[in-house]
Amino acid sequence: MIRFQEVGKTYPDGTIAVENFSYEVREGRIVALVGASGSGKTTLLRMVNRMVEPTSGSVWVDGRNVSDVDRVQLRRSIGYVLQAGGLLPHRTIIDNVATVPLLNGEPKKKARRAAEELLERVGLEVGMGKRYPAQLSGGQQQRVGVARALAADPKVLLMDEPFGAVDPIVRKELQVELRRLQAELGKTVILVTHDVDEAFNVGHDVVLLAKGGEIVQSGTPEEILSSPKDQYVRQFIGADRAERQFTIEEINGQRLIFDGDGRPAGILQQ
Ligand SMILES: Nc1ncnc2c1ncn2[C@@H]1O[C@H](COP(=O)(O)OP(=O)(O)OP(=O)(O)O)[C@@H](O)[C@H]1O
Repeated sequence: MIRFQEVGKTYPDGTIAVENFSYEVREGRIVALVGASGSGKTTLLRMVNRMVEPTSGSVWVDGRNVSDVDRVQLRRSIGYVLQAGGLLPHRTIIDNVATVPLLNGEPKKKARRAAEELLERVGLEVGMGKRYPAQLSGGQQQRVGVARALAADPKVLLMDEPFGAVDPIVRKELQVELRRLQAELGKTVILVTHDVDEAFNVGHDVVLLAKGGEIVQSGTPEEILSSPKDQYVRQFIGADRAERQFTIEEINGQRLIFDGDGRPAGILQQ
């Protein structure tokens, strides 16, 4: 449903951010792009909604080359979640969530009612809608960011380090909630992260990138964890650390991860 076809991006100053990247994101999946800083993750993500134009190749969403779609229309039809929520500070939470539907011409009352429902969906109380972003915790702001991205009911959600600014416990909670929400709503999600644990926790598929957007390995978390392709991947995913010598077993219909000492280390969500 989202297809990167031999895309490349060389920025005007000559920096080659992405050289020749091809990948297909299947509908209704969460794909995590993970890699070191500067490997081209954000550049790739932004090519989907034309915040970055490729200098070679093409990106296709639902069978349409995005370069043929009006930029404003495209951006409003694709949800985008940024680190720290990217909320408008002088607007209330409810108005932040309702921004795109209002821009799309929805009547104010209807847009606000839909925004309230979305707040509940992402686990916030409706009463919070009256507050301003600065009156919310980092984790709450992130939830609002997700609600806002969902407001126009997009089929595709792009998330750039969405949980980068929150503490590890809240981060874990938000990761679990994202999986729940995605299962409920069936969106196709591309998530950019430099945190390999996050990629494995959240992604149905994981794409491990090196400089220039080179795909080092891609596959399900199980595939990568159980057979890292080479020493680089082993190092990147920490497979040499005892706690990362994972095995995966299915117990009572759930896939559990066990670490090198045989302790359960987590659950892979369906
Ligand atoms: N507007 C720009 N002009 C010039 N070079 C850029 C621009 N944006 C990004 N780059 C360069 O392109 C390369 C890839 O950047 P990108 O932001 O896509 O990587 P990333 O993997 O998302 O990195 P990070 O994890 O640090 O956000 C980097 O070397 C970066 O410095």
